[in-house]
Amino acid sequence: MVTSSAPGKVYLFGEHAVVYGEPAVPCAIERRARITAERRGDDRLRVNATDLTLDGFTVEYDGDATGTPDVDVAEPLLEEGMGYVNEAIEQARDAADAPDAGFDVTIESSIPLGAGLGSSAAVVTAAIDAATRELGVELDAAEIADRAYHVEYEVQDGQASRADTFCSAMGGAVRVESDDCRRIDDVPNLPFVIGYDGGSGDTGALVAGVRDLREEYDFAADTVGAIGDIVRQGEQALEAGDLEELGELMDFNHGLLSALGVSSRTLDAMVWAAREGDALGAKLTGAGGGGCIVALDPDDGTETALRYTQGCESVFRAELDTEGVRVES
Ligand SMILES: Nc1ncnc2c1ncn2[C@@H]1O[C@H](COP(=O)(O)OP(=O)(O)OP(=O)(O)O)[C@@H](O)[C@H]1O
Ligand SMILES: C[C@@](O)(CCO)CC(=O)[O-]
Ligand SMILES: [Mg+2]
Repeated sequence: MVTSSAPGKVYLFGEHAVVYGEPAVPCAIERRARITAERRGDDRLRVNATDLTLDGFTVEYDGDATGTPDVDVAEPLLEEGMGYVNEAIEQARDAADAPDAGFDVTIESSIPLGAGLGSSAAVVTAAIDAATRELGVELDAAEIADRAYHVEYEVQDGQASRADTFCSAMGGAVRVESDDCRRIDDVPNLPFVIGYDGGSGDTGALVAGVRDLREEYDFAADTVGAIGDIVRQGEQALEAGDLEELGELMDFNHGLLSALGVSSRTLDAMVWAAREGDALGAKLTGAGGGGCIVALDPDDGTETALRYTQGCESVFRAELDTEGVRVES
């Protein structure tokens, strides 16, 4: 039996645009998904994911090696919920050359689902690590990142960047531009405050919405390009440790994401509350549609403002997590 964990993330800049080859800077945060994988005597996969509810079901998933579900839940719903874990286990079987390996998998996570904090990437990354180790194979973080990317790519219908999965596998602040993925060293202390509206967005649908806009209007394509410019400027501000400029660029980045249609009423309300609470800057994080915003604020103002904001369900600070995927003792 092996337990591995991997962190979630916030985007300082660049989500969505990164899907079209612009750079992005996600940062791992100290909230993790923990996956325990135990080899079974047969080729079946049983997943116990108590955080995941589908229309009121708590999912206990029973599938054989080909992933055929054996529970009384409509298959599309189950696919949606279990696709990431299923594909991650497929990657582990492939890496260990053990196509018939069965597992009991347990998922525990402190990352809200579908809320822009990279829960899918953390679950996939930790699952690949735990299941391969259980099969006696140790992959390096770069290979786990690569395999996890292919899982997100498959499950999100061919629309995914390497950003979330690379960040979760490596930890720290990273820079991803197409296939070029690297860690950023010597980042200043980033005082992240997160506001969560309790909701979620559909990553696949939101990415598809931006793709359609980009194809329809040149100015939407230009907006995606402008997000890339913000990221390049933001990298210089990060290197200089200039938190004021980082904040200003985050505000700008939120405006452009909003123009691309991926914000929401509560995300906008939380962003404005953070600004009124004297945050250095604030933006939605991840796919959007609902879920979380991230603000930069070394003082209490943003937390206080968000606590009084209608639609904001919880507020918490997040520290940069310099560790990526790891085996738990
Ligand atoms: N604790 C968990 N247990 C089981 N599955 C999980 C868990 N957390 C996440 N998942 C899987 O990840 C999916 C959510 O991924 P999605 O990409 O939509 O959101 P996210 O990764 O949290 O946000 P974003 O991609 O915007 O950062 C869930 O529907 C589920 O399939
Ligand atoms: C919206 C997106 O850019 C980030 C989701 O966390 C999608 C992706 O990069 O795969
Ligand atoms: Mg995701």
